[in-house]
Amino acid sequence: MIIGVPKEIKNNENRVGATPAGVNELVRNGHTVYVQATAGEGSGFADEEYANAGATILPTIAEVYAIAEMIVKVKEPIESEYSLIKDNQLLFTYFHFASHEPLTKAMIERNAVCLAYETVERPDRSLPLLVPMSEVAGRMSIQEGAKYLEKPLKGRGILLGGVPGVRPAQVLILGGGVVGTNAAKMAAGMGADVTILDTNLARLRYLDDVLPANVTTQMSNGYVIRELVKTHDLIIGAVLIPGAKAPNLITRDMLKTMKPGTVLVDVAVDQGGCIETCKPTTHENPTFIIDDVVHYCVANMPGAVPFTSTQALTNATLPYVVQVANKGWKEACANSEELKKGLNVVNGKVVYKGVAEAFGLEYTDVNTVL
Ligand SMILES: NC(=O)C1=CN([C@@H]2O[C@H](COP(=O)(O)OP(=O)(O)OC[C@H]3O[C@@H](n4cnc5c(N)ncnc54)[C@H](O)[C@@H]3O)[C@@H](O)[C@H]2O)C=CC1
Ligand SMILES: CC(=O)C(=O)O
Ligand SMILES: [Mg+2]
Repeated sequence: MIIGVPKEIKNNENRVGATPAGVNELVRNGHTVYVQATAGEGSGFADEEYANAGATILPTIAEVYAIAEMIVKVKEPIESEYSLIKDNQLLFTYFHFASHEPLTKAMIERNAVCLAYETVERPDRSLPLLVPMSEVAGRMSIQEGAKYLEKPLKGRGILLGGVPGVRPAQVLILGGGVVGTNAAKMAAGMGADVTILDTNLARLRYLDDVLPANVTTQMSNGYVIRELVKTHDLIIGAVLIPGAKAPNLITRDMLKTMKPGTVLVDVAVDQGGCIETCKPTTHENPTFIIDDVVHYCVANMPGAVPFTSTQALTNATLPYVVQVANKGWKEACANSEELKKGLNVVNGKVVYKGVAEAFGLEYTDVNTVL
């Protein structure tokens, strides 16, 4: 198969869809790989390393899209890329369709085949291609939250871990999945007083077993959230309903009940966010303030730590990319329930229920396109 790796063009997105090691693995499987010049620069990989691994370097993004049967990247295509997508071209990347109607419509119109990292799903319901970036974003959410709690950045001016004689900050985490657990570990390690909520009691039991004593677990419901937001300094949004728009757990009216300088980090913003007032922001301009509450809603958090994220991402994606390249998307998806769940939009049809429901579009059973 002919595979193309373009340079990411989303704001401050420094990751890249494949490392030189990943390219080499594809080449050793008999595939041809084209990498856009400087695509790996932000992640610490020079063009020369890709060339030594067996890739051909192309100067422009248009040339990469024009030649490739499969595009392997990180983030969803942005508007300037839409017209580069060819009829029937396979795109393997994060899409987060349910939060982005124009993207969904554009991919339908381009007749693309969209295999979404975030909905590839194992039989145990885990999301193997989301996990590594959720680990990064979960850990980062506390680093960013601690920073924006500083007074010059409009936060409350509270130190996460406190000091002897002064109480630490209170951290509230909505959702105890991968993002939430990694956030809890970091916040607890820094000495904060942490509360983590989930609707899954079995998950809360597990978290209670593995997390340290400065983390309290609590069942998630509207009543509890409304009370807890009044006292917590840093609130992390980390819920997920796979493939669907995130539920609004913190509503606009609750902001007035929070302490001035409270920081909200809505990691779930890529699925539409779980805080009503959250709108996607960029690394260039990551925060905005409503009712004295700082909102951090960067939709590609791991893009800021590309040395870590690119390697973590391709550690997880490469085996799937190789499968798809070796068999072609139809056979690979027909033979793998995991990969089949990754199909969202195929040749003009929406084949993922959560996406069709989000926009009232017609849903087509994925098996009919295989
Ligand atoms: N902004 C960014 O850069 C990034 C965003 N993400 C996003 O973070 C979100 C979370 O991802 P993961 O932790 O991997 O998902 P996950 O599936 O591991 O965890 C989600 C958790 O939310 C819980 N949940 C669902 N409804 C809830 C409710 N009403 N109250 C409390 N908990 C509830 C679930 O039971 C589950 O434990 C996703 O939207 C993901 O796309 C992930 C990586 C980077
Ligand atoms: C998961 C995701 O959206 C990201 O890593 O950017
Ligand atoms: Mg607490």
